[in-house]
Amino acid sequence: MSVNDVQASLVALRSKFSGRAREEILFLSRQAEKMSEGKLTGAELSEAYHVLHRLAGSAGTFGLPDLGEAARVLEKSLKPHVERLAATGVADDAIAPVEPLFLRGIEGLFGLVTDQPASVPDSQNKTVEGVDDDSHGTQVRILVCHQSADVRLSLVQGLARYGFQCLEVSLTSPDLAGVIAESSRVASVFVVGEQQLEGVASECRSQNVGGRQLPVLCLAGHDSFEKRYWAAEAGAEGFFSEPLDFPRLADSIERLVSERRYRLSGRVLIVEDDSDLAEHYRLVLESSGVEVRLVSDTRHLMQDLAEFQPDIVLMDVNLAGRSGITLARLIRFEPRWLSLPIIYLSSEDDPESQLVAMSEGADEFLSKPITDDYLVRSVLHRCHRARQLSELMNRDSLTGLLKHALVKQQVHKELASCRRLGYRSCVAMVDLDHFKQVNDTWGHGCGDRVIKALANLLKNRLRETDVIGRYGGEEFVVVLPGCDVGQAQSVIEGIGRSFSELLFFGNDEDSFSVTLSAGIAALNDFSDGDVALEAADQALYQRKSAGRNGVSVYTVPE
Ligand SMILES: Nc1nc2c(ncn2[C@@H]2O[C@H](COP(=O)(O)OP(=O)(O)OP(=O)(O)O)[C@@H](O)[C@H]2O)c(=O)[nH]1
Repeated sequence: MSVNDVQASLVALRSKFSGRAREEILFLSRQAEKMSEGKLTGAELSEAYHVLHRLAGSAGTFGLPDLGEAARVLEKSLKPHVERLAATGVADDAIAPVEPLFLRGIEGLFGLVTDQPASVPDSQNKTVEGVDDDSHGTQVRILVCHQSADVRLSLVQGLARYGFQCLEVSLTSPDLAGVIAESSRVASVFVVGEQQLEGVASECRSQNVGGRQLPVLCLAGHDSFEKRYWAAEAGAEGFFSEPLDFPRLADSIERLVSERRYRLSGRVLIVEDDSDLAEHYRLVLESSGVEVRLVSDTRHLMQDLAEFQPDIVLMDVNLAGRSGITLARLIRFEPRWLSLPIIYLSSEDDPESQLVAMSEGADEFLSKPITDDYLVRSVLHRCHRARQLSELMNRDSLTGLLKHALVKQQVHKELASCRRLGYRSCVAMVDLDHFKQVNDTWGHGCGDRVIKALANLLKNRLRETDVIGRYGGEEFVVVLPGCDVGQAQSVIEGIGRSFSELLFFGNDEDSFSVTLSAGIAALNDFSDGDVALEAADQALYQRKSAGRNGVSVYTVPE
């Protein structure tokens, strides 16, 4: 949806809300009249209270904050009576007039439903634009800016081995600002010489919108504390000197890109019975790059959770006929959702009541009405935190790849899916050659850098739909959906070739390279994921015995 379409939809929702608010106030004024005549029943009083509660929570979001405030004051004046009625349980009898000024207050609400402006004001509309960052499968763009043509060439060639797409830019390009603006929409990182650092960093800073500033890595002629301090002060997010350590540079790029991706994206499940309000939240969040699913029927909540796998849930506390608090407790029945952050959306502003509600299974409270800007920022922040935590649990800390148990699960899942749907998929077991020698010769820290380099290469060269996991120390598993063994073999062989061309620095002077071996099995040949993994492992073993540095395919015995 284009920015203009989103804007038009938000304006349409606002004007729809104004119409609805007028109808609701008309309803309230009839109830208030009945009350002053002593004809209002307890059930009707409760209904009026809920209508006021809804108005108080939503009017601000639709650009009518005064209406929201006034409704909140009236809602609070009814609250003790509604609570007393709930305790005594008398719903059908007429109740005594509760507030002499109530009728006048309700009538005052009419004047607060002003005609809606033709566009959403800037302060409401200040959202962060979406970023199509995705380092795994989508190419990461490196903007190379350096005074030396030789260094530029070596950067472009060295980084291309990792699958990074390089674009040479010059500080004097008239379109530098345009390149930066355009690159903010894809996963991009600047690698610049020290002479270009200040100019590029300041241009990136001036174009920073909502935390989208492009990261800049500095490539200096030599290394010293003073030089590093100067680079940090100028705004660099990483420092490298010549001779360039490509594996370390690639690792920094990968880290920066994935951090940015987590910061600027998220998946939110919204449970809100006011469909206009839910639609408003959806439009605002989606236009900021957040994926949203609205739960239209709470009976399907668990199915929605399983299908959508959100980072967080935004849950209205008072839903028609159901309680958000009870739903939060119900979600926690399933152990897999115990750590899922649930955030209540409510017009409840009493901290004591908020605390009571939170003790029932949710993590936080967002008080309605919420401005668009606040909604986007708080949702992105919470999604980022949730992803960080889930990364810690599911991902290997050295490489950021899936841990052993999770990658095994993915093998089982893919096997079931390709057998059911009749397409071909493969699993590959990839292992570094003579890695013990690397550790013994260059030290464990250097060995770790080699492991990370292979992880980064796999992330950049494989498709987004491929699954990559660290299976053991220097052993990786890759699942390649939709690939036959021939295609899988040529992909892994290509990665093996690129990997063998990487130069690692054991110390300042000496460099070395490492090769890899791999075994591939066609998942469709097996009915069990573990057996498929064993077959890939056997093929790997064959490759090791046949001299390493290559890929073998498992052949099913006749
Ligand atoms: N640096 C580092 N080394 C690790 C890590 N995990 C395992 N290793 C080392 O990886 C080495 C694996 O050695 P071996 O299983 O003998 O295999 P290899 O030397 O690669 O020999 P081949 O596989 O037969 O080519 C051992 O020295 C482990 O200590 C890690 O996280 N970091």
